[in-house]
Amino acid sequence: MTFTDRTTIVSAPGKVLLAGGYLVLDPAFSGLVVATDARFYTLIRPGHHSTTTEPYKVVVRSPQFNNATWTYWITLQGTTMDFSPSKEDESRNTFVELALNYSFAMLARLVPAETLTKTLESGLEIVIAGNNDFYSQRKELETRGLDLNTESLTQIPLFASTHTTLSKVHKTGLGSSAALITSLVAAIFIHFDASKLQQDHTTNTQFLHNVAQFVHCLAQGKVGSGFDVSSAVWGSHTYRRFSPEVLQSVMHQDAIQDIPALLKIVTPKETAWDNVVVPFKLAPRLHLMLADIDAGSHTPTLVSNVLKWRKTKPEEANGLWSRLGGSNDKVVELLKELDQVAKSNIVAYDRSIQKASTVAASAWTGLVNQTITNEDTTLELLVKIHAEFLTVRRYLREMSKLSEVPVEPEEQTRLLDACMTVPGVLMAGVPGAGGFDAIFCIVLSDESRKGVEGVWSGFQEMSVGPLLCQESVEGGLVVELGHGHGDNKPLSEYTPTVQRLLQL
Ligand SMILES: Nc1ncnc2c1ncn2[C@@H]1O[C@H](COP(=O)(O)OP(=O)(O)OP(=O)(O)O)[C@@H](O)[C@H]1O
Ligand SMILES: C[C@@](O)(CCOP(=O)(O)O)CC(=O)O
Repeated sequence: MTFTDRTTIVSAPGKVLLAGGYLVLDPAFSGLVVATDARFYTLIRPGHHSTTTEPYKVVVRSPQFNNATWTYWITLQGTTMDFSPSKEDESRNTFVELALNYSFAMLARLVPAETLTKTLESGLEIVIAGNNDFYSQRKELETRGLDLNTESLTQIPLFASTHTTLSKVHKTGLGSSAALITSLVAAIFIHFDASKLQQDHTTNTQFLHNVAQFVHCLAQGKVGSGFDVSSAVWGSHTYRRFSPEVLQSVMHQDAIQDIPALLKIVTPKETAWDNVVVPFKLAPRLHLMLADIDAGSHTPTLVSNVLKWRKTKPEEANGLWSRLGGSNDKVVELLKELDQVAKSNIVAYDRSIQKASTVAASAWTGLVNQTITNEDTTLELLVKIHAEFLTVRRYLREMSKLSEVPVEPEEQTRLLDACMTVPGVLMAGVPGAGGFDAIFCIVLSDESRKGVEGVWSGFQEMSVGPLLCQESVEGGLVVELGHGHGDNKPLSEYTPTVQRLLQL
């Protein structure tokens, strides 16, 4: 057996909700979610358990958290499966536990018993690791005596220790739990050859999405909008949520008692899910930058307060919802138009982007007027996108004021405005639920990127921690290893990330 025989590695991206926070909870509105090239990885391989008799041992490890380990025991009983966490574990991991329990219970109904026993016979080892960007690296930088900047971050090795526990870690808002659950569920189904049981590729992917969405909702104890799991599966897109009623009947711990009923709900040809996913791609030369602010807001509190206000002042809120929804849609439409313009004449497009990247967005109108023919579509679109996104921000500040919830707090406004003075910054905003958690910028050149980094490192009011990731090029779920994906190659032929994962 070679090093990679019977090893599966699946990854799923992190996310940034650029537009549509709060609104996306309502199926009448949609949100723009961009997947990041920071990814979460699940590796599954045979364990070292010598006994081939039941119960089978499944060990899950998280090397970034002092090698936190959770052990589970599995016994097969016909089409059912008994699953129990080890009593000796210091702590439980609800997200991981629910993903395993439900995935294995479904597998017991979906795949032949021989496949299950053969795959489980020496137990399983599961390794979970997220790109460094998912967790604040402040402690690691401090340990190395490095300043908080991009240059220092590039010196940290892959999957660095967080120097803390899962319950205390400072997360950066990229959606670690959604990317984790999605990669874990998909890796299990792929490892047991059960990821192709639906009619075709599209329904297989929708099935994995439905299972991940269910597990994530159950672990979070509520049915959220689900855009994070959706982008972990499909990458960047405009997202319209599924009706929460689809999952209502299984949102309790007893759902494990009736797996056939659950399978009916997650199987696309039995239950029609009404989520709408329209793929999205940033136009060429537009790049996403992210920073985590070390002042953290508690997202569930922000959400519950905004929704409380919407309930008490429906007229006020609904008016704002439709104006903001309209503006969000307009931003998406204009960004798509820009991508089309790039496709139709990339040379002219590149020239205009180059021009725009040397001045601040507020001066772009002047550039349009200077063009000889007055018909530079790229510049005109940049001007419109910039203006429309400022409108989005104005509505978010109106929401903050009316609901008394700091969606775009004044400190963030000052930081975003400072970013917007840098030449070649198309937009700067608070992602998702907003608050003090994070900011994003869309920039047109490396020079603009450096300018923004300068603003961040010099900002005195708050500690702004740059992330290294940008928009994803790979999209959603990726099978990095396993089932015909380059098995048996020498270790040196794998990507550095896969090599590192195999050694964790
Ligand atoms: N590396 C990991 N190993 C094991 N479990 C993890 C890991 N990272 C995250 N988790 C699981 O995800 C949970 C965190 O989920 P939670 O919903 O609180 O965060 P989140 O909203 O996804 O955070 P963020 O968007 O900031 O990344 C942890 O309690 C743990 O169960
Ligand atoms: C406020 C909300 O719309 C977005 C929250 O996004 P984030 O976790 O802040 O990226 C909630 C949701 O969509 O589930």
